[in-house]
Amino acid sequence: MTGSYIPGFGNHVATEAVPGALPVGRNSPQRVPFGLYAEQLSGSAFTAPRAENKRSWLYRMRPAANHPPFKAYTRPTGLRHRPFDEAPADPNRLRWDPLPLPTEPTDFIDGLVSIAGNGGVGVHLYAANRSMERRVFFNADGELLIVPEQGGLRIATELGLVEVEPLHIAVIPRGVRFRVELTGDAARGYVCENYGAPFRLPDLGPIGSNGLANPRDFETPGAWFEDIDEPTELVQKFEGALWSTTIDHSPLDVVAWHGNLAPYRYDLRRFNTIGTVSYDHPDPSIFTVLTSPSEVAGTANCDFVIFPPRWMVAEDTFRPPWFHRNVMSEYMGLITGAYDAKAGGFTPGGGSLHNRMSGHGPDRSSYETAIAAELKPHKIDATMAFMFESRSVLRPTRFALESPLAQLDYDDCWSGFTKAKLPR
Ligand SMILES: O=C(O)Cc1cc(O)ccc1O
Ligand SMILES: [Fe+2]
Repeated sequence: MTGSYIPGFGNHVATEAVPGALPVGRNSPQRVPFGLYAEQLSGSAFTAPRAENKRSWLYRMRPAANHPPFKAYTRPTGLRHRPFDEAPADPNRLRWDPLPLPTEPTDFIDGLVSIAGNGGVGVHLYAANRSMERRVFFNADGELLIVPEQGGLRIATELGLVEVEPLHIAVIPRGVRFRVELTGDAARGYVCENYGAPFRLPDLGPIGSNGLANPRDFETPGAWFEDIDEPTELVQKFEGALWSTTIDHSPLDVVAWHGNLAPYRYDLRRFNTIGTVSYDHPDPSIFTVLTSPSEVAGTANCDFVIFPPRWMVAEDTFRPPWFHRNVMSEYMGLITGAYDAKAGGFTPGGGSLHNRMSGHGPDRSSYETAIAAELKPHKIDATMAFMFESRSVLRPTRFALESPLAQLDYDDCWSGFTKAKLPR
């Protein structure tokens, strides 16, 4: 079965999978239609300002409260949690090869491994070759931004079906229960776990009222449910640890809901990419899809930024990303194609980390190609890189530092530059 979707970002929606299931005119009537149970899911404090307030009312076949105690999850996990202090914060530029696909049966939960993080975000990878079977997950610690790189996912959530392929993203709010099914043999990708303010669209300033990721292109699922009376494992991530319990039914039994707290998906190919039509290369903030603001204006807990196909037309300009050092810390991944600052070594499924104030930019061969290029209009095509950019240092996990995926020779890509020659 495929899902139905409601267009628009962050809207208040009302949706029912069975006609008449959604109470009319009140949230909590004395008796809910069909004997459903009303439950409020709060994603913000009750008293958060209206513009920040997020909650949905769910009408379900059994209360979510109906479960035995959670016990510590016994399978090994590669997931780590803030403050990500198992290894020293590393000031080095780091880069990794893609995670290999698993050879043992591995689902989305067991296929997660953490790369880096700070107090505001966790950066994880997943590689799976199985759908989650008779188990459902939720994350009490943060919102999940899922960036598939390989393989489609059918994410069955309490609020509806979210289907994504590479070049889509999915966002699952904190606490929402979901099961990740693979639509092919294997799936791999990236996850940004956001402990901070929920992702929202960035302000557009002088760009005006249209552009970048347009609100209408975000899609929220319509109500969908399953009526399955079979034992189902419910796994949660809570303050960094996984916990598990078993209930006698599928918790994906929400028949109707209304509100503005819901998962959503977005096709990155819909991004309205804006860049220079004269000279110089704008700051990459021009490519921001979603932002999780901090309490400091313009200084994000996390920006999700993409580098989509685009025309390069700048005159008398070094067109690839320039050399720079940044107070913000940058984790980059590649969904498809090649990245214009890195001719080699950065492959789809791989990643790089350029932490606070570390010098980085084009590798030597990309630099030399760019200064020699004839500056005619050029289309950067068939590519999609992305960045999770955070105001706090992203501390690599021990796995990130010690895994054979780490490219120990990464610094070499910036060696051997010819020294500038000053006039005598
Ligand atoms: O490659 C990077 O590091 C990301 C990046 C891209 C860009 O176009 C300008 C600056 C920047 O940090
Ligand atoms: Fe950068």
